[in-house]
Amino acid sequence: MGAPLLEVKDLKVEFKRPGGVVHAVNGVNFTLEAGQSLGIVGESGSGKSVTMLSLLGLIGRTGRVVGGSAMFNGVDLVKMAPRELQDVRGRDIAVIFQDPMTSLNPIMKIGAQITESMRMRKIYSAAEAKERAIELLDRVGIPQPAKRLNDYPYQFSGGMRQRVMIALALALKPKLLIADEPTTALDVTVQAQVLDLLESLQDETGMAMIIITHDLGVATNYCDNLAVMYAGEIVEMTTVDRLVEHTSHPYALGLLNSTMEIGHGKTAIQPIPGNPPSALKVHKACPFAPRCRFKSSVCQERKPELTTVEPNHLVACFHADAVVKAAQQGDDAAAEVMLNVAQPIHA
Ligand SMILES: Nc1ncnc2c1ncn2[C@@H]1O[C@H](COP(=O)(O)OP(=O)(O)OP(=O)(O)O)[C@@H](O)[C@H]1O
Repeated sequence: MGAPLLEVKDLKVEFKRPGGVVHAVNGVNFTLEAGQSLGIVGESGSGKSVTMLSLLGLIGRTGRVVGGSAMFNGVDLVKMAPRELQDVRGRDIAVIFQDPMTSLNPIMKIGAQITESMRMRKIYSAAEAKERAIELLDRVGIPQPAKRLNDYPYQFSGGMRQRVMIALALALKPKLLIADEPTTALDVTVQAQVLDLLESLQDETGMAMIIITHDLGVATNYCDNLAVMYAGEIVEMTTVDRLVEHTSHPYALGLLNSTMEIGHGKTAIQPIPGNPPSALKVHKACPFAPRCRFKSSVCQERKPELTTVEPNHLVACFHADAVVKAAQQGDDAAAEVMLNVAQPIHA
C-alpha cells in the first residue's frame, strides 16, 4: 500500500496569551487514507479544531505549531510557506465551518463566489466555470440553480447556505474535505439532510473527509474511523464498530455512555463527572485521571502513550483491558471490576 493521504505525527500547537501559554494540541498522531472518513470527537476545548486548522495555517497570529509534521500528498503542510499553503487550501484541501458566513462573502453573489476560485486558477473559462457552478448548486440540492447564482448569501436559509458552502468547497474537486461542526447550527432534520449529502458526495468523488464534531452520534453514523480527543491529545482511535464494541479508554466510554442511542448501558444518559483540565497546564500524568473511575496510582505518576492494542486500534490508557471488560459487562459491573484492578491513590 502507498503512503497515506495525510499522516500527522507528534503535532503540537500553542497559543501565547497574556496569562501564559495555551497548550492546545499536545502531540497528535493519526493517518488518513484516500477516500476514508475520520471523525474527531471530544468535549469543547479538547483541541479538535485547532488540530485541523493548524494544518491549514488558520490559527492566527498568536498560534504556533511548535512541533511535529503533517505529510499531505508528499509535502509537509507544517513547513509550507503561507502562500503555498493557501494554494493547497481550496484546491486539494477544502474546509467547511459551522457558520457558513465565515466562508461566504455577504456582499458577493454566490455565483461569483463559486466561480472565483475556478477562474483564479485558470482551470475553467468563464463560461465553463458558470456551467460548473450551476452543476454544483444543483448537486447540493439548491432548486433553480441557474437563477440562484445571482442571489446573495442572506437570501438563503441556514440549511441552504450550508449547501452553498459545500458547493463552494467542492468547486476544485478537493482530495480532502474538513468539516468543522458542519451541522451544529442547524435543526435536526436539516442536519441529517446535510450529512447525508456530504456522505453521498464523498462516495461520488472519492475524496477523504474529516468531520470534527462533539456529537458522537454524528461521528458514528457518518465516519469509518474515530479519533477521540481529550486535553489536546488523541486518547483512542479505531474503526467506529471497534470503538463501540471494544471501548478501551475511560473517556471514550464516558462519551459513549453519555450518548443515549449508542451508549453501552443503552438505558439512560450518564454524564461524565468533572471538567476538562486547563489548557494552560502541561501534563506529566494522565490528564483524564482526576475524572476517571478506573484510575490507579500509576495514572497520577506517568502519562500513558498512545499504543497499538490491535491492528488499527490505538489507546492511551494503563487500564485499557479493564475498561473493555467493564464496558462489555455493562456499567453496573464496572465498579466491581475496578475494585480488582485499581491500586489505592496516594493524593
Ligand atoms: N485563538 C486562540 N487563542 C488562544 N487559545 C485558543 C485559540 N483558539 C483555541 N484556543 C484554545 O485551544 C484549545 C483547543 O481549542 P479548540 O477550538 O481546538 O477545541 P475544540 O475541541 O475544537 O472545541 P470546540 O468544540 O468548542 O470548538 C482550547 O483551550 C481553546 O481555548
